[in-house]
Order: sequence, then structure tokens, then C-alpha cells
Amino acid sequence: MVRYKLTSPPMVKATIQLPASKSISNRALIINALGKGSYSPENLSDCDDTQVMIKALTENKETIDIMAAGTAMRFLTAYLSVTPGKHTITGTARMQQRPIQILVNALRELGAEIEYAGNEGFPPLHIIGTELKKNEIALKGNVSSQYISALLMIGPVLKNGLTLHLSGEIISRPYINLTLQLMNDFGAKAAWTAPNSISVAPQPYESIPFTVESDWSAASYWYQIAALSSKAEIELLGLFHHSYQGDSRGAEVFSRLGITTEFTAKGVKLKKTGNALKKLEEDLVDIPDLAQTFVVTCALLNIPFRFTGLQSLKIKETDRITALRSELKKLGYLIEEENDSVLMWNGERCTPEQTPIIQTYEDHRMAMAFAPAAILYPDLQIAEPEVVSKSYPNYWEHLKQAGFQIISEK
Ligand SMILES: O=C(O)C1=C[C@@H](OP(=O)(O)O)[C@@H](O)[C@H](O)C1
Ligand SMILES: C=C(OP(=O)(O)O)C(=O)O
Repeated sequence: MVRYKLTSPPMVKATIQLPASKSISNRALIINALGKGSYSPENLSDCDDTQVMIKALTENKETIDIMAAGTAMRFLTAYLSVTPGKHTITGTARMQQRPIQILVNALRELGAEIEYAGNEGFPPLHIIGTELKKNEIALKGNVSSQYISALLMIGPVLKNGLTLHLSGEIISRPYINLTLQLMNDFGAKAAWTAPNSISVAPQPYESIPFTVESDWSAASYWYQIAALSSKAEIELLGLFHHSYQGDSRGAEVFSRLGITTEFTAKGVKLKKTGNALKKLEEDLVDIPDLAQTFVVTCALLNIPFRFTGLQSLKIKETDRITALRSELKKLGYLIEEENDSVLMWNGERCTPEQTPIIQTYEDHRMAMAFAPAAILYPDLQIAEPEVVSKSYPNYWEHLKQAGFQIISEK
């Protein structure tokens, strides 16, 4: 099993061409396929999660393996339900433990033909494409917003459009808004009609030229590096102020951790102010993918924290609540958890391991959020570093560009 041993430079200096957003790439691909567009989206992400989506849509094989990509699994399940043909969609062992029942039930209620090929409620699925006749359903909004995005994107091609009524606390809401935004850009009519209801008109997509912006979730690891370094000059290319991505809110949260953002014509420049607050309390329900970044950053900066809204973390690439607590303990931090949805730390410490090896549990964000810890823990090792390819294949190359030394150990 490969591990990377990391050593940080005295000063981090880098201009980084971030990967394109996988969330935007995968939506643009599905919308484009549904609209049978004549333009192809440009600057698509080169990450695994987007590559599996491109493959699924272009090869049109009977069995589709989307590996670990949650968006591809959920979006394609809805897409294949309305696309002529017979398909089986599967993924990694972990993907076969990530729930999909809410989406399957919603699609079946609309008229879809979907069967579980293994365990009830989980992938793999057998899907036969058919015409969906019903146009109004209720479903839970408190497990994964990807089910909702998946349904919304097929809305314009349904005979009578689609109205969704969401129950429970709506989690990851900016991702639903991202879907609506992109659908409208591509000529659809889709909008919130009440705080918990969304309607999509039966109006086909138009083909438009479209370029994917850089990924704000990926940017967060560079903010983290700036926050943990004593000196850093970091420029991140391809980010916009008025981004479609909810994770752009990370910039504001980082301003409270001593990193401010200057927007330029090319992207952003990070500035260290050194003014970090004494304690960070934040609801992360809208930005769950930044949880690992903020938990690791605050602990290493010695800033006590309380993060709420983390109820989706247990069903992501790994159980991120458990993974964060185990791996931070190796560095000497005792993080507490409450009700599977809160992580907090009041400064409790334990003796750190002498040569900590951070396990990544097939989770790209475990690798990317712990690598910057090498700034304070020289010779820190990251196990199975190749996991980063799920969203950011060039992450290690970019760290090298920024002056980090990376030695591969076996
Ligand atoms: O729609 C999307 O692109 C995503 C939605 C979020 O998932 P949940 O809605 O399951 O929280 C997020 O964690 C994931 O990385 C990408
Ligand atoms: C949760 C994530 O991805 P997905 O759910 O799309 O697999 C992620 O990228 O952090």
C-alpha cells in the first residue's frame, strides 16, 4: 500500500490552476444529454467522477460502473429511467452501501421501472427506460440533495413537467439551487414555488455554449494551507466572486480564520491577516464538503469549534464523522461528536503518535484535508494518496509546485 510522506516548504508560493467543478461538470453533462445539445460543455473536470459520467453517456453500455461517484449514480439513475434501453448501474463496494431508496421510490411513483439487483435500497440497480406519466410527488429532503437534483434535471423532458414537495430539513440546499441555475441557463423553467416546493415546466432544454468554472471545494485546501503556513503567497485560477457553487461561502468562513480573498480578473489571491477568531461556531448544512477542511484547520490552529448540520457526513465516501475523529486523534486532538450531526472541540488534547500515518478510507477529502497538516507535523504520511483523483487528480502535483516535498513509501 503506497503512502506519501510530506514535508512542507518554509514558504508556500504558488499559482494553481484548480480543477473544474465536478458538480457543475456532471450536471452540464446530464442536461446536455437530455437536451441532445449540439454544443459540448467546455472545461469539464478531469476527475474520476466526471470521467465515469462521460463514459456512461458516450459508450451507452448495458452495465455502467460509476465507481465512487455519488452524483453520477444518482443523476444517471433518473436519466436512465427516461432514456430508452435496459441498463444495470453499479459502483464500488462503498457505493453499494450509500442509500438510494428515496430516489428510487420517487422515480417509481412517477412510473419508472427500477429493480434492486442486490440489497433493497442500495445500488446496483436494473433500470428500463420508459415514459414517466405522473408529474407531482413528495419526497424527503433531509438525506441527500442529489436525489432532488437528479429528479429536477429530468423534469423538462417529462410530458407534464414535474413538481416536488420536500419534507424534513432540506440539506445541501445550495446544490439544489446550483441545479436550478444550470437548468435555467440551458433554457428550462424551474424554480422554487414555496419554501419546500419546486416546479419544473415541460419545456425542453436548449443547447448553449457553456464553460465549467473552477472548483471551490478544491480551493478550500489551499485556503487551509494559507491558514496553517507562517508565510504563503497563493493565487487560485478560475474562481469567480458570484459563483454558482455554494462552497464559495468557504472564503467568508476563512476570513474569520485569518485568510482574506482578493478577487482578480483571473481568480483569487489569498492574503493572511493573522486575525483569527477565538472560537468558530458554524452550521455546515449547506456546505458539507467543507467539513473536513474546517475541522482539521481549526484543530491545528488551536481554535475550538462547534460545527452543526453534519448529518449527511456518515453516508458520504466514508463515515466522515468517525474518520475525522480517528485520524485527528493520531495528531493529538480529541474531537467530540453529538447526534451523528455535530462535531466539536474545546481544546482537549492527547499524546500525538510519533509518526502518524493518516488513513484515507477511499475518501479524497480525507487525503486533501489532512495533507496540509504536514505544515505542523513534519514527515506526516498519507495512506492511499491516489484517492484524490475522485475530484482533484493533480492535487499532489500542485502541492509539489507549491514547494512541498513528497516521498512515496511502501
Ligand atoms: O449535487 C452535488 O453535486 C453534491 C451534493 C452534495 O451531496 P448531498 O446532497 O448528498 O449532501 C455534496 O456533498 C456532493 O459532493 C456533491
Ligand atoms: C460527497 C462527495 O461526493 P459524492 O456524494 O458525489 O460521491 C464529495 O465529493 O465530497
